[in-house]
Amino acid sequence: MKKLDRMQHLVKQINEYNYHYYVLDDPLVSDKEYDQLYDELVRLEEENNSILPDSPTLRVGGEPLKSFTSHRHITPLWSLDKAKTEEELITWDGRVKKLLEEDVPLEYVLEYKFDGLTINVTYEEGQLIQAATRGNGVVGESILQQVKTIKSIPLSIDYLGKIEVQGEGLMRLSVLDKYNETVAEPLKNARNAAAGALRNLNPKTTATRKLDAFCYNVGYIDGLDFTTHMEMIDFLRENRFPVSHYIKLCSGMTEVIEEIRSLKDGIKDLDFLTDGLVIKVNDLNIREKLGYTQKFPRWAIAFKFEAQEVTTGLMDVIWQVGRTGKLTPSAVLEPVDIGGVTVSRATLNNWEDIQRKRVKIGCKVWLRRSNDVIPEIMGAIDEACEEAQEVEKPELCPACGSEVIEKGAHIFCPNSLSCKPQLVSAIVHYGSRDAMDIEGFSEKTAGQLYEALGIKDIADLYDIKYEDLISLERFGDKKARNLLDAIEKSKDCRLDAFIYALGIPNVGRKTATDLANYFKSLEGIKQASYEELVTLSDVGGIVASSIVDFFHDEKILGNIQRLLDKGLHPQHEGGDIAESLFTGKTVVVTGTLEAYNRKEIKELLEKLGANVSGSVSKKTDYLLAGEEAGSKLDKAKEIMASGVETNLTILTEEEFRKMI
Ligand SMILES: NC(=O)c1ccc[n+]([C@@H]2O[C@H](COP(=O)([O-])OP(=O)(O)OC[C@H]3O[C@@H](n4cnc5c(N)ncnc54)[C@H](O)[C@@H]3O)[C@@H](O)[C@H]2O)c1
Ligand SMILES: [Zn+2]
Repeated sequence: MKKLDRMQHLVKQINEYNYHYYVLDDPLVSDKEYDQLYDELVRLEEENNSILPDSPTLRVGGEPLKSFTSHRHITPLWSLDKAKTEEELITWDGRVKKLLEEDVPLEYVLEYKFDGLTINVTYEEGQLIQAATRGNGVVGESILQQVKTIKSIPLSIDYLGKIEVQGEGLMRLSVLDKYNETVAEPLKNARNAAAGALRNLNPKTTATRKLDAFCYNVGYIDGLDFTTHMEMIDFLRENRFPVSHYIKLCSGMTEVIEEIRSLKDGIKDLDFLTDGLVIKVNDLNIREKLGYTQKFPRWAIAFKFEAQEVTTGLMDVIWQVGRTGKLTPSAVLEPVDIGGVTVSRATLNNWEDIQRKRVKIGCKVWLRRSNDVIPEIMGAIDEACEEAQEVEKPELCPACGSEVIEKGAHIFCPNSLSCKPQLVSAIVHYGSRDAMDIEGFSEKTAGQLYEALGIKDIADLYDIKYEDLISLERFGDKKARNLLDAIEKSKDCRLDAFIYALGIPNVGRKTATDLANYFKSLEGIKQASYEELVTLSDVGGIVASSIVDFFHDEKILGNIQRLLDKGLHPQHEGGDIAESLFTGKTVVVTGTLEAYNRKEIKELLEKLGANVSGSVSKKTDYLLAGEEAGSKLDKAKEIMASGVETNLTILTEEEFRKMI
């Protein structure tokens, strides 16, 4: 009886979640939490050998909204069975073979499982005449005008017979980020952003979301028979449907599993949301033999990856002071597992961000982890929450107690003279590798110098004596001498490194180099006018203003003068960088080149204005591959085949020489 109670409870709860997810496009829980409850229900139904009549396990999706015209699909649309482990896949493969009464390896295709909204598009005589949501699988909502805003969906095709094609409408993550930067209320997740846009009664609203789509199935076709899935995909390509670059044909489950292993890491670099992969039997005759359950095809299964999006409780918000005095809010979270990592901190960009996302202490928030950056809070869950406590806007600096000031969306501590975290991070930045490269300059050491030696200003570094250092904890003779040597050595520095080391707001390493190359002397940069600065290719208005303001601050000018008086001698290193095809590009070199050794090619590329990097990613522009190129070349090919947005191009040495 207890089990039945639990089943009833789960059915009610999951149906409620389904309503919020499928009908309102505004889920109350993350997929991870949802899946846990759903799996529990499936287990109880199996154990009890009974299914309640309104169980969500009997149904595909949600009921269509009455406000849309309905569309009856020519052939029904389905949900997908799912596996989370390799063992579950092997069991599934066994089940399929058993059903077929055959024990030969089956051919499977592997595709991404796009996480957006299913769309079903109908063409007749080559024209797009209908588009619908999946709805309950049999009847969906007609969203033709909305789908027409998706530029990648063809309005007409070459094939003239009646045809229904299924795909997923989605919002690219880069598009979502850009969209969220500008709107009053940011969207919490790309899946619901796409679903909400497509099921919006006003197609103009849909258009603002700049959706995209991937098609993966022909549900119905008049006058043509495909024998395999791959053939069907080729047909979709020929008719210019948007099809993912990535699709892999595997022979047998062992190969599928190997492929899954090799894909796992790359999936979070994709520019669209995926919640796993879909594995499908390639042979369409075999599919027919296998058929369907109430809810899904027996010939396909989704392999779900660990969620990159979860919900968790926000316990507190603390404010941290950075080098420029900016106060950044950091969220203290109830520890939660996300993509295999336990997370207890996340960024909230600034005060305005907290307001826009409407997060409150004591309530639940959506958390997303993309790439390997610190997880970001996407928004609050729209659910009444009793312990809700507004995040308070700081009035005093949490580090030094000064009254804070507001500049735009940000809050600053103006006490740049004695606010410890500001000074410590300024010193750490000054000594960092890309700046003055003073070895042995950790945050801890900088803190020690501040606390024990009263170093309040970068110029004070050059007054440190051996006796001072040796008296500090963890400082022996060698460490003290090394640090002093490194400080002394830094007096003879490159102009670009020095400019970067000064920590001008909004001036990163690249801009510092551009400034040094253009003005060639510290004096030149100091005198630069706004008008002249904005003529530099990567310098916009904000950066130019930051530079001008910085060099008009009396206190800063005084500090720079003090540094020069201590014997600092920033020099521009001759050799103008030529404008070339490689200027500003990120280049990776691999394998053996005929005409250059490693050092020579690096120098040449830098002279051509390239940033030379050691590892290949989607951000790489060129991979220069010599003889016997190994894993980096493989990685590059993988990235190019994966469908991520990238400019990556592979060059042979000969091609490279032609380009320079
Ligand atoms: N958070 C919530 O409250 C909540 C509520 C309901 C459902 N969900 C999530 O949705 C899942 C079940 O939803 P479902 O039945 O809509 O979808 P599903 O996970 O069963 O997958 C079926 C869908 O996958 C899509 N798909 C993407 N790429 C595909 C490809 N290459 N080939 C075939 N299909 C592809 C299709 O649109 C298809 O309709 C749950 O496991 C859960 O994670 C969450
Ligand atoms: Zn302060």
